Amino acid sequence: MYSPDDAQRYADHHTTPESPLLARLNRETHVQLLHARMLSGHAQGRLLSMVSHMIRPRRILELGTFTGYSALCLAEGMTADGVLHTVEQNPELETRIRRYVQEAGEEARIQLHIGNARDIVPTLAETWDMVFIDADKINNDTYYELVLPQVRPGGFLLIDNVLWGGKALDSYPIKPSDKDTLAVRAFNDKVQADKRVENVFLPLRDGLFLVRKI
Ligand SMILES: C[S@@+](CC[C@H](N)C(=O)[O-])C[C@H]1O[C@@H](n2cnc3c(N)ncnc32)[C@H](O)[C@@H]1O
Repeated sequence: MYSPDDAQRYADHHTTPESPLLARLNRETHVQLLHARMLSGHAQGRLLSMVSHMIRPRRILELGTFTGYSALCLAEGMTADGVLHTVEQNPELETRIRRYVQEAGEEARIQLHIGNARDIVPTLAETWDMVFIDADKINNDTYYELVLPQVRPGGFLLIDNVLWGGKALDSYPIKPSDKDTLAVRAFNDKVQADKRVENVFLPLRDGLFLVRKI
């Protein structure tokens, strides 16, 4: 009997494999870190790379670097003179991120900022072609409103984990105290009603919002 898991496995087997470097970072993250499933992983990583190749951005902003996997994927599609700014609040991740960015030969094009996205973003005087929001989900709306004015008309935002393990669906029973899920639901509904953007909700992995600023 056909199942969504079978479909995902089939899709993975028909998606270009990760580079050896990304495969090593993926493995190392899973072996050495807690919450390794936060890492985008093979299929989503290839999608981020593919979308970036389609857009050919010169300026990318990422909120939530973790071990740097998605930053390396997004950087693949940037123009040669492109720069990706990525913000991570956990200083314990810095050494590993910088090591992999260096191994990828991307030190000149990937700029890591250690700190809270809310503090860092206003200091970056850039116009973004592409933004990947993948930090603390309860603050999706804060980051969205913070960055949207800095996104060029026709630019793109991608927001991760918008299915939130299925809890985003109104039919999923949650506790009234589950503030994260309530925030994810409210944010998703807001984007759907937002006349400033067009959006497509992809049920890939944990859900990925593709948003284009009009
Ligand atoms: C889901 S993980 C990011 C995964 C990564 N983008 C990837 O796909 O491999 C979320 C990361 O956001 C970081 N984070 C959470 N709140 C943050 C904030 N306010 N500012 C910056 N980073 C934050 C966390 O420390 C964590 O490393």
